Amino acid sequence: MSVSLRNVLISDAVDSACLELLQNHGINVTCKYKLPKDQLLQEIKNYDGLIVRSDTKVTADVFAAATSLRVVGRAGTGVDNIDTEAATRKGVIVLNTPGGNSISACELTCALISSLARNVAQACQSLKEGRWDRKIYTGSELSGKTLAVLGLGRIGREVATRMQAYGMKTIGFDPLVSAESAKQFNVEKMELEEIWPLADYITVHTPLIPQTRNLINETALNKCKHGVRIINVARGGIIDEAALLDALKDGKCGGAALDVFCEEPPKSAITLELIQHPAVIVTPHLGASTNEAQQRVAVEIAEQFIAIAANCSAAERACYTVTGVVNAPILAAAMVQTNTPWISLSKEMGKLIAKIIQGAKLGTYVSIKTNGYGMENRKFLGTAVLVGMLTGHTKNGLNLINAPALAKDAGIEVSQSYEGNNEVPTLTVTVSEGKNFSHSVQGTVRADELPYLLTIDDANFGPTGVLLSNNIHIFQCQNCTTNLTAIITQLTSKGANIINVAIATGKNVWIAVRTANEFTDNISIPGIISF
Ligand SMILES: NC(=O)C1=CN([C@@H]2O[C@H](COP(=O)(O)OP(=O)(O)OC[C@H]3O[C@@H](n4cnc5c(N)ncnc54)[C@H](O)[C@@H]3O)[C@@H](O)[C@H]2O)C=CC1
Ligand SMILES: O=C(O)C(=O)COP(=O)(O)O
Repeated sequence: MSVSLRNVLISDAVDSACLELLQNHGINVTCKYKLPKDQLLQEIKNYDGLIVRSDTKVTADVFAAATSLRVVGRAGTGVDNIDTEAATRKGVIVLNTPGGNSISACELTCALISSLARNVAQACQSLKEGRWDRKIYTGSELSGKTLAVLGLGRIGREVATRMQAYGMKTIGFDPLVSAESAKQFNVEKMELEEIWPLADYITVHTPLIPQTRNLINETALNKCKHGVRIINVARGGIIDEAALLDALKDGKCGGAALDVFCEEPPKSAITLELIQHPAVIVTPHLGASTNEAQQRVAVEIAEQFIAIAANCSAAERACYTVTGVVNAPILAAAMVQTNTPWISLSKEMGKLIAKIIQGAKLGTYVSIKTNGYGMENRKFLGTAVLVGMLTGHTKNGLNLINAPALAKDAGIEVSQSYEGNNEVPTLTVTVSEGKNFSHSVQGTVRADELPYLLTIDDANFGPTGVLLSNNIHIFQCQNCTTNLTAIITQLTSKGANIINVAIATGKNVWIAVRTANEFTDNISIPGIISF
């Protein structure tokens, strides 16, 4: 899948490597940083691509105001500043650069852990202010202490392995990482309730999602060791700032290192008090701020834009891959060449079945079945079927990204399944509405990589099937012979150049006529339905 990307706005301080790479591929780039919200809402109308870091908040009203926006790129990891649900509904792709800044975020975390242990920041400040306070800044060794890592993804595991070199015991929690795989990087996986009383240091490396908001809260802090130290280089909001401040005040928490805050730059009284607390060391969201990480994420986001830019040549696009699709798993599948004809088939089948049932009616139930060798991992074809079904029935902007959401809005219920018992790979779409009707179409992609229609309802077009192309015209009638003559006579009299006729007989007779020329005139013959 590719989209038009002619004008791109970069609204945060992304390394100039991004701008250069895009411009070298003929994409116009405008850099406007720190745009006030009302200006962004105006400005966004002029662009089909937007690139941000964490400063720009790409909220639902930005998507509502955007008339031609197709892609939002995050030159970084966390996408909590982008309303990905609003993006999906609008059919806008969200991309990020996972991994591009992991090492930098990890190294800052490790620096903060050791600074906490040895009061580096406080001692530095004291000496700069003219004091020679050796005694009050006595620290503690990291060796032999227990570090709990919450979130064992890219950054969490890098932090764990580096802190093991200091002699720390590493334990951790992540709902998606098994004990066996945690063991491979020497982290003992435990439940949170086991972790709280054991940890000397707790560092968080999860995304900010509903499940991780206030992960470290008053209840958790009360279960921790006296003097526990907390580090957050992930996202403000994962730690309850008010609870942390209280725990610091009564000594339950012995120190905290924070790179990120609930609001950035911080304004609330609680956050400001937290920042000023003598046992707290802070940095202004610097986790990804290294030359190396910024260069990497800038290049990675530009490369992904080029990989999907329809206005770049196929050869240019083929140089790069899309590695960070956040909101549209189908996009990655659609980029694989062998899937392309199947996606075309699915769209054509969706269009045809929508015509047969005269539009995607509210409450329609759609069952999509893939069958045969190689079809087990092609569940994404269901989305392409929905694009076909909804074509012409929804407002503008229908695509592979928002089709499931728009289908849901239209009351269409979708089920998908795979059956492995057929040698020929096929896709079957059945649409039913209670007892009112049930229709189905089945198709395949042949070795020529073209889509073919095999059956409509109980009528079979034979093993060859009918090539589904723009110039195929389908008719339904009760009997074949007289109707076929009437159809051919009328088509020819209206200028259609017929090259092929296929007939499938079941409860009804289905006639598929292929013309050499594009032919859009209505055919009106009593007793014959034309699709
Ligand atoms: N301060 C900074 O400048 C930077 C901050 N970050 C932040 O760090 C976060 C982590 O980044 P990566 O490691 O690259 O992400 P990742 O996606 O590789 O790892 C996140 C891990 O958190 C786990 N997780 C999800 N819910 C959890 C829960 N309830 N409890 C425990 N673990 C849970 C996931 O299963 C996953 O393994 C990002 O989401 C981003 O917000 C990333 C880069 C720079
Ligand atoms: O990549 C991330 O998740 C970060 O937090 C980095 O944010 P930044 O790009 O430095 O504003």
